[in-house]
Amino acid sequence: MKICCIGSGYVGLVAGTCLADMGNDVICVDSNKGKIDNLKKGIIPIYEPGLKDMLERNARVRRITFTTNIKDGIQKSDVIFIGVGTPSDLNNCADISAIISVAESIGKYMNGYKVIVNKSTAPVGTLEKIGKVVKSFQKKAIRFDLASNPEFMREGEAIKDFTNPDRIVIGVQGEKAKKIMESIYNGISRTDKPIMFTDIRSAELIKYASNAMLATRISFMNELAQLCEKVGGDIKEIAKGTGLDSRIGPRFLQAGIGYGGSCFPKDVNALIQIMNENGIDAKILTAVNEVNEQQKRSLFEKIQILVPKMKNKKIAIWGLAFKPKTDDMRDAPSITLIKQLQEAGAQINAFDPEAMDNAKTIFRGIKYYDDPYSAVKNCDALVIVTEWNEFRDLDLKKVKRLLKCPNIVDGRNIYEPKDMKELGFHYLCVGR
Ligand SMILES: NC(=O)C1=CN([C@@H]2O[C@H](COP(=O)(O)OP(=O)(O)OC[C@H]3O[C@@H](n4cnc5c(N)ncnc54)[C@H](O)[C@@H]3O)[C@@H](O)[C@H]2O)C=CC1
Ligand SMILES: O=C(O)[C@H]1O[C@H](OP(=O)(O)OP(=O)(O)OC[C@H]2O[C@@H](n3ccc(=O)[nH]c3=O)[C@H](O)[C@@H]2O)[C@H](O)[C@@H](O)[C@@H]1O
Repeated sequence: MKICCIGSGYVGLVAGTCLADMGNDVICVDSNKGKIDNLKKGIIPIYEPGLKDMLERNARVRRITFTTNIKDGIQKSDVIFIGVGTPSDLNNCADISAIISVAESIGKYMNGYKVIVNKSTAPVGTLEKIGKVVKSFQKKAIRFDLASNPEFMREGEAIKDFTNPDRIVIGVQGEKAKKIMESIYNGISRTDKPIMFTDIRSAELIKYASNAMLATRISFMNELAQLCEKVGGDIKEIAKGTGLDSRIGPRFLQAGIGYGGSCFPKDVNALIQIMNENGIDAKILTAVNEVNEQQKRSLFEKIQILVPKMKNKKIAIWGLAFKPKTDDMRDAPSITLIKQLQEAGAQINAFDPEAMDNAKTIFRGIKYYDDPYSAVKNCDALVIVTEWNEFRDLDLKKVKRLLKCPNIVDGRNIYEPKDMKELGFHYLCVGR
């Protein structure tokens, strides 16, 4: 199949690379010339495990190519995937202007039947808008079909999630487009996990429902963690004990410093706005949001317990990315925390295995270190913000020797409070 992926960010690039690996001819289009120039040279703009190898393998045989020329991408393809960004606008609604601009180009340049597939997360009704825009920009009437194919990949696990998904959801009308979509995903849909074909509006809503449900679980556990801190009980045991109920399941029950990233915060907000626009008071999701904001700020309050006068104190931060195995800093809880610490006059020493280059474009006045030990030297406290695996097995005796004061605030519950006490740390974590 000849496929064009418009938008070569996390979703477009990973999807395009996997689709090429599955044997399709893929053209990745992006309006960012620097990104495309780099991709042509094999320089990948994001850190995503496994992506570089897979991309190189397919680029070598030209099963995947890169261009800024959207006309060329559209005209040479039978199926067009849209994977451009849909960031929050000033009212916290999803800004779909990039999708609309792509739809205009598709209408202008299409030269034969195409299936136009939206993969970007966008409000219910967006696919219909895409259809109208495409039609209105066509010079002569050319048939096309539309599909909504929301993406559920997680950063850090994106290749695995794309090639071995829990489900593939496709909202589509018409047998021809359905067959084409089926043939694209044939290689990865399995009898136990078939493609779920549904109506277009349901597909659009399944995406928001999924992210909002996961965010709700996290906020619920974070609120329970606050209760544990008042009345006792260990939130990790509570997550385990409730997660053992097969109706609940164990995943996405980890209390911490609040969810971040480019999607949960924006998608929860967008769904609240969609509900409001339709006269529904989004009580649950408004609370999910509020608990998350509170949780992001709570780490600073814990640091203050151990370091009451913050001015000119040195605080080490391990982990800046919004979660491990990514260099993505979008809406990372570290941003809220570092802002609070800097406002209180603290100096920050930071280490993250992958996100420091991106962090440098966000923060001012931070010192970055090449390894976790150098970052803690002479610091008044160490704060764990992202649970990179390498932080779990470090020499904590060495960490204690290097710190000026043996204070650790663990926002991700990676250590056992009992062990930390035995090692002589003043250790605060979340809900334990
Ligand atoms: N990041 C993730 O893991 C996931 C993201 N999504 C959704 O997928 C969509 C894309 O997200 P990301 O890939 O993270 O965004 P991104 O910001 O990494 O990539 C978007 C790309 O689109 C390009 N672009 C913007 N306007 C364009 C235009 N008119 N023509 C051509 N290229 C254009 C940008 O230059 C950028 O490279 C969003 O709606 C997001 O909510 C869904 C699932 C997972
Ligand atoms: O729409 C999207 O962009 C994607 O959003 C999330 O993926 P992602 O943002 O990459 O990362 P997650 O692993 O879901 O983590 C999101 C945030 O929740 C936090 N989290 C996660 C799990 C948990 O138990 N507790 C918790 O605090 C993480 O630390 C992180 O800040 C979803 O998991 C994907 O299915 C979806 O495709």
